[in-house]
Amino acid sequence: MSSPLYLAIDTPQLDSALALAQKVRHHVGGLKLGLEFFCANGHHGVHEMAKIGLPIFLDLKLHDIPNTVAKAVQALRPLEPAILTVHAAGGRAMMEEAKAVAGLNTKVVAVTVLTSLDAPDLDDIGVGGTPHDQVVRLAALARQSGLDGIVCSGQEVKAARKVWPGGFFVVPGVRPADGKAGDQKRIVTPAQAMGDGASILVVGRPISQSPDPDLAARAIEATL
Ligand SMILES: O=c1ccn([C@@H]2O[C@H](COP(=O)(O)O)[C@@H](O)[C@H]2O)c(=O)[nH]1
Repeated sequence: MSSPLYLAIDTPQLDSALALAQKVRHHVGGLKLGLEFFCANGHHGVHEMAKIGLPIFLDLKLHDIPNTVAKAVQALRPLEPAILTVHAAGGRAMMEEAKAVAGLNTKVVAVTVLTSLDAPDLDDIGVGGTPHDQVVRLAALARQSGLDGIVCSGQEVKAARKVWPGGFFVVPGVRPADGKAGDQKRIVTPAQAMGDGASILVVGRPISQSPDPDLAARAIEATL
């Protein structure tokens, strides 16, 4: 069975991204490419990373009017990503249209509440209630919109899985027990996230900034 651990590759440099992926490829289940990588390297960069032979997760967090997002998803179709993200806050029609035009082998998942936000941050942007309540609300909306799953923190994944038992749950904001949170505010350990129902874990800096990324990936895997 493939590892649930996906490595977040957050660099605009293709050569560094390839070198990092080569180091850890035997101990991760997939590669997550974000906006920074995609803006710098586009389709060519994704093709190069795909040559490593691991599933590609395109984390572009699309969020716009339905027509614009649908056209963007169509433009990404030739890349055949295993997973693609949109923002649940884009609403039902946007999510429905994104799913309708995505390739059959692409899971479209909705970002609910970024793991870098806490309750006061939600209050600042006019969202009342807790991250937990907002995640559960948006999980239900993503499900009704026909998506495959959501992105949420490990602090909410148990509750989200309860309302969507068959959903695909992507959990970033994961830190080993002694890991630095950095800009992440809702963190849990890899073992807790998996125990509470995550389908896959997204880990970036605890691996990419380690002096030995492969060792760091293996150490995380060993805790699962
Ligand atoms: O809510 C979210 C959604 C996406 N991310 C992405 O995951 C990684 C996490 O990187 P770390 O270095 O392990 O913090 C990063 O690419 C984010 O864009 C997230 O953190 N939270």
